Amino acid sequence: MDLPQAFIDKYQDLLGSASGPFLQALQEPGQKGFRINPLKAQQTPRDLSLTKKVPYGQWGYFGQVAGKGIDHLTGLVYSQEPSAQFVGEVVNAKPGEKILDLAAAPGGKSTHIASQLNGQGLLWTNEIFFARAKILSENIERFGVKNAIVSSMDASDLAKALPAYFDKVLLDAPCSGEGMFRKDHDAIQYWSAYYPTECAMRSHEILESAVKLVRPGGELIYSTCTFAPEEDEQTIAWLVKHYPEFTIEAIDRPAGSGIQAGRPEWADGNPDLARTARLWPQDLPGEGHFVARLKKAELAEDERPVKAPKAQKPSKMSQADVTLMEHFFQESLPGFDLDESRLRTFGDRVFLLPVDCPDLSKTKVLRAGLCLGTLKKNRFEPDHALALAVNPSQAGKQVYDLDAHDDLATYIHGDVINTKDDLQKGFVLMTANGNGLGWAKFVNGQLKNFFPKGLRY
Ligand SMILES: C[S@@+](CC[C@H](N)C(=O)[O-])C[C@H]1O[C@@H](n2cnc3c(N)ncnc32)[C@H](O)[C@@H]1O
Repeated sequence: MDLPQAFIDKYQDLLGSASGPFLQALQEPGQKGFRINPLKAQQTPRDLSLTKKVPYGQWGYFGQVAGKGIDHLTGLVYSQEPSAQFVGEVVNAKPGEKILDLAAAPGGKSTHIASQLNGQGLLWTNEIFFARAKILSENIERFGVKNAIVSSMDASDLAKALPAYFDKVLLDAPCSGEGMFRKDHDAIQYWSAYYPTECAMRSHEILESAVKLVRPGGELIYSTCTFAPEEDEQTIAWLVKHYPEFTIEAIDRPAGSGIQAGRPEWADGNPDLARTARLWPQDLPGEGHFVARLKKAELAEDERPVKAPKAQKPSKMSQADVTLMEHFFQESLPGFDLDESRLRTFGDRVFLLPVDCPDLSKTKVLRAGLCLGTLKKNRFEPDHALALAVNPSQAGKQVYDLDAHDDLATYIHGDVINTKDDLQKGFVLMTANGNGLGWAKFVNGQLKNFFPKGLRY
């Protein structure tokens, strides 16, 4: 790999004798990783081995996920290089918290946060570019997340809609991507000596909104996949100077993980910058990241408490539509707890809103909780998202084990399956490796295929 001379000079200057191993590491192949999804009923992958664990976090392993493999299609794994997995560990979401992932596509950190929340609380995951937000939404769907709102908004609009709303806000900033050089050689083409400064200015702009979104006493987590001090320590130095209500908190760096402290001398010398974390590719098996954790001061007693935002109202659905849905759930998902007070329609699609769903009227949302399905004329058709979010035990007898019947390839291809199984007329949950993969409709000895056309092969 040909690194720009200005890049080499810069890091020789910053790192001195340590620059040799750093520049050498960038020439070596990186290690792939993935995380297991604890939201799934069955958590042993079919094709991936769980022998080599990433040294931090509960769910991370080394190995390469096959994009069309069953572990990926059922949402049992999320491909994420090891150093990126540390960011979620620093977020450390607790079930019940309200978390915002501000720059979230394609969803590596968001799916990690969803694992930590374990269905309780709210994950608001946002991506400014709509095309990328759609990919984020698909990944949230495959992961089987029920309590996420996916939006595509500018950070300043989000700050107007939900001021001081979140317990924790993650900004995994769009950056100069020096930590991507090994994985993505195009990242080198974008790079110039001035590029980190440009990216830092964009980070400052997004942070001006991010600080408003954190509740008093809440946390802001800032991360990049670049080594550039302009975007890392210097940006955090800028932040605490302009927003003194934020203090830099220590990050626990597990012994033996190879994670290093941030470098105060590369910014304004503020010793608290040593509380940030740097992941260097010469010190650990990963591409490289920077992470900082900041706490916003609590409000003083005489300060006015922030007004609680309005809650999202459910939709008033017609009795006929509710009956259609109830019929589907009784027949095909009898074990699913359908809380009718949280149903919200968007056109003909019905969503089960997260328990803590704020008013969505000033937001641009692609997914509001779990998409249950679509109301068609005189019938309810379950959504693919529902198949990925349920535990197969909730489907009672309306389950078809594709492995046991040796029908997996037929189903993924989109073909009809003939069966003599004792199934009731109606929708059947199709499972692979113990987890939901999609729907089929059983009529006259045939399972009609509802696997999404875009996923078939
Ligand atoms: C480092 S990536 C996020 C990766 C993601 N957190 C993950 O783990 O999969 C940064 C994201 O910021 C988005 N972005 C670019 N410009 C932005 C802006 N001005 N405001 C907010 N997000 C922006 C990019 O499109 C990109 O998806």
